[in-house]
Amino acid sequence: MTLPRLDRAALDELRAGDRLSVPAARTVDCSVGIVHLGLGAFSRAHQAVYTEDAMLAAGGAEWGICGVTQRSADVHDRLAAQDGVYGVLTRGDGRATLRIVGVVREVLDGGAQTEALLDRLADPRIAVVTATVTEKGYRRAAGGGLDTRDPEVRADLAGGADLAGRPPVTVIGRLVRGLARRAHADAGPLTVVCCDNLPSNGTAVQRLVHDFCDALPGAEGGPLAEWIRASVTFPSSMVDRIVPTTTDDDRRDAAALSGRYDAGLVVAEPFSQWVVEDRFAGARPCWERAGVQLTDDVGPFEVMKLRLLNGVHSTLAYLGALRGHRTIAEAVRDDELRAIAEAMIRQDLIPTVEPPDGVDLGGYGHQVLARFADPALRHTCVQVAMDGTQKLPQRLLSAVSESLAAGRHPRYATLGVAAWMAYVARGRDVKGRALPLDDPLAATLGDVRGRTDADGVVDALLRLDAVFGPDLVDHTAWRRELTVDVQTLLTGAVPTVP
Ligand SMILES: NC(=O)c1ccc[n+]([C@@H]2O[C@H](COP(=O)([O-])OP(=O)(O)OC[C@H]3O[C@@H](n4cnc5c(N)ncnc54)[C@H](O)[C@@H]3O)[C@@H](O)[C@H]2O)c1
Ligand SMILES: O=P(O)(O)OC[C@@H](O)[C@@H](O)[C@H](O)[C@H](O)CO
Repeated sequence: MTLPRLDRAALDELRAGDRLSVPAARTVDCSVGIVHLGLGAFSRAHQAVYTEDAMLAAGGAEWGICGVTQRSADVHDRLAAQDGVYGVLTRGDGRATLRIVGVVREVLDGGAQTEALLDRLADPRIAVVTATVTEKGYRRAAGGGLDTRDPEVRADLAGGADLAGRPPVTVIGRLVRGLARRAHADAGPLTVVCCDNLPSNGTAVQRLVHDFCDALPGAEGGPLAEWIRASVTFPSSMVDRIVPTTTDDDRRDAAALSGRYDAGLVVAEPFSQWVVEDRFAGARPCWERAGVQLTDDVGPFEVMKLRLLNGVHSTLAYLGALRGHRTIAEAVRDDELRAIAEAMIRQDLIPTVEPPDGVDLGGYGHQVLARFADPALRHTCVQVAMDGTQKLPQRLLSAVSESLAAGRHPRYATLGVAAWMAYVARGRDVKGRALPLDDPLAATLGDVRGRTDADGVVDALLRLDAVFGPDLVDHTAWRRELTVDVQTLLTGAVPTVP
C-alpha cells in the first residue's frame, strides 16, 4: 500500500501518543534565524532537535533553520517535497519512538541555489550559522590551514568578488562569500558554530576563513578579514549523538508509527550531548533551555569525546570490519574486541585526557561502550570506517604521540592505527567480502590495496604527511610494533594483547 507523504498538512492529522510526538505542530510556523550548512542526517537529529526544543521551552518563533545541502540535491529534494518536515526515529532501550520535527523551515540546494544561500548569509535576521559537512568538507592541508592546492578551493578563490564567473562550491568559499555580502549589507554580527568532529573546531574554521581571505586575489581580502574579526565569532563545540545512515527498515518502522512515508527520516540513539563555547557575536536560541551545556572552555569535552568515543569507535570499526562484523554493536559484543576497547580506554586514552569538570572518565568510557553495544542501532562498521585519513589524527594519533612523548606505551591505540592500515591494505574481511575504501585520499590509498608485506604497507602509509607527523614516522620502536600488528592483521588474525 502506498502511504501518504509526511508534510506540513499531515501535522493537522497526526495524533501524538505513547510512541509518537509531534512538536512540529507548534514550531512549523517559525521564521528563519539559523543557516545550517550540510543538512545531513546528524544535523537533523541533533542541532535541529535542540533548536526546536529551545523554542518550545523559551517561547519565541524566530529560530527556524534554513538547511543547505552541499554536494548533492538529494536531501534537498526529499525535504523540500515534505515542506521541511521529517521524523527522528529514536532506537534504544528495546523500543522505538518517533518525533516529528518542524524547525527546518527552508531547504536550499547549495549547488543550484548558491545566490539564495549567500543572500541568506547576508540577511540581518540570520544570527547563527551551524555546520556539519564532514571532516573532509573543510579542505584542510597538513597542519590545519586551508588547502590552497585543492582545485575547488583554487577555483573558489579565483571566482572574483562579484561571482559573475562561477559561484563558490566549497564550504569555506561559500561562507566567506556570504560574509562578504553580509559586510557589504551591514547586516550585523554573526556566530559560526562548527558541529563536526574536529578538534577545536571553531578555531579551525576561523583559521580557514582567514586563510581564504588572505588568499583572495586583489585588495578584497584585507578589509573583509577585518570586518570578520570585528563581527563574527567562531565558538567551538562538542557534539555527540550516534546517527547511523537511515535504512528501509527504519523507514518502515517510522511509517508504522505515523502512517506516513517519510523520505527525510533520520534514526538516532536516545543519548544526545552538545557542549558549546559561550562566545556568541549576537543573538542565539536559548539552547541551554534544551539541555545544551554552554561553557568557557570546550577543550576538555572535545578531547574526551574525540578520543574515548571516536577513537574507540574507529578502532572497533576497522577491527570489526576485518573480522566480518557488520555493525559496531556486533564488534563490541565480540569478547576479544571488547577487551581491546576496554583496555584502550583505561590504559591508553584516559591518561591523555584532562577530565571536564565533574566527569568521571571511567564512567564515561563504560557509557560509551554500552551505547555502542545497543543492537537496535545498526551503525555499520564501514560507515564509521570511512574517511580514515581525516579522522585518525584527532581520534588516535594525537593520543599516541602524547603518550610516546610522555614515555608511556600506547599499546591498544597503536593496534587501532594498525587496524586502519590493514583495512586499507587487505580490502577484504575474513569471509572474503570486499571492504569499501571511501576516503578523499582513496586514489593514494589504493596503491597499497592487496599488498601483503606489512613493511611496505606501513612505509607507504606513514608517508601521508597530511595524516602522520614526523614524531611518529621517526619513532623506530613504535613503527616496529605497528608493523608487527599490521602483519598479524593482514593474515586475518587479531594480535594477542596483554
Ligand atoms: N552521524 C553521526 O553519528 C555524527 C555524530 C557526531 C558528529 N557528526 C558529524 O557530522 C558529520 C556529518 O555526519 P552525517 O551523519 O550528517 O553524514 P551525512 O552523510 O548524512 O551528511 C554529510 C553532510 O556533509 C556534506 N558533505 C559531505 N562531503 C562533503 C564535502 N566534501 N564538502 C562539503 N560538504 C560535504 C553532505 O552534503 C551532507 O550534508 C560527520 O562527519 C561528523 O563530523 C556525525
Ligand atoms: O560521523 P563521522 O564520520 O565523523 O564518524 C563516525 C562516528 O564515529 C561518529 O559519527 C559517531 O557516531 C559520533 O561522533 C557520535 O557522536
